Amino acid sequence: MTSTQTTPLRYLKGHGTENDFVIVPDAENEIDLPPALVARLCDRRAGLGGDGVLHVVRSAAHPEARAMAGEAEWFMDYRNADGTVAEMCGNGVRVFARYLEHAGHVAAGEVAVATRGGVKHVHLDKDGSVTVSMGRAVLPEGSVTVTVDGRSWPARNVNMGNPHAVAFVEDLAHAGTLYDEPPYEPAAVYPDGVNIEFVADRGPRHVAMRVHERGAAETRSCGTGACAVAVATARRDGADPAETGAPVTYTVDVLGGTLVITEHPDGAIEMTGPAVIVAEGTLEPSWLAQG
Ligand SMILES: N[C@H](CCC[C@H](N)C(=O)O)C(=O)O
Repeated sequence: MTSTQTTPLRYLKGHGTENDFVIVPDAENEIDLPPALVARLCDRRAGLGGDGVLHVVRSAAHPEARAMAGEAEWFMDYRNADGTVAEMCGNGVRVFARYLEHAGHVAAGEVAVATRGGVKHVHLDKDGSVTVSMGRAVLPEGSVTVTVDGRSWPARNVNMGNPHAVAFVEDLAHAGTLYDEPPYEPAAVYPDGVNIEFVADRGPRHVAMRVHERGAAETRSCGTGACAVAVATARRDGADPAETGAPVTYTVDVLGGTLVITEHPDGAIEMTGPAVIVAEGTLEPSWLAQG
């Protein structure tokens, strides 16, 4: 969206467990989305409000997705609320698939979505839930410590295409306000920043989490974060599917709802949760021109 844009531009709003997004349809990749404009779009007072932007582009029209065009027609060009680019967004890819269905681009309940974290296969179920094949977690060696209000916890380093640090706490209130990013050591472990999750037990194979998201601050939910939490918890519980030979499923309560994560013995991870299109509209040229 260039500041010289003269015609109103279409957008939609959607959310997945209240992780909310501004959706910008742009099949031919003609809309310029500089970080400052993304931040304005995500501003909850002066803009539309959102934890991020889902830029909807045909894979063949985007240099970062062209190689995936044969497998996935559409590319989720994900941007965080601060305008930074992220490799993957789990709640976002469910909402992205829901948008493709809403726009009539998806015939059956299955769709492949190209992302910077690779192609993700998505199933839109008739019951309204959406299941994403999230790929496999990578668990780099080395420990990380996160600190809040003078208390520190060891955190598990889990990569879901994007980086996560997962800390187990007695009570989610111990994560404090999460207004600011909790300090972590050694900082060098995450040269491009990190999403930090705090996890408390709720019962057998049932946890609750809060998250400070890279590029967004505390959000009501983080899909890749919930996967990182399920993977870290399975290792804590001695339920690593690669060792037990059996898939393991965790229910992960987030502030905005519940996600269900299953990890299989081959490492494949599936996430199931809701995805809602809330509204659609047009951006006023005068708002865009404010720059
Ligand atoms: N803030 C994340 C991207 C969004 C992840 C989250 N919204 C999700 O649902 O996975 C990052 O910079 O890696």
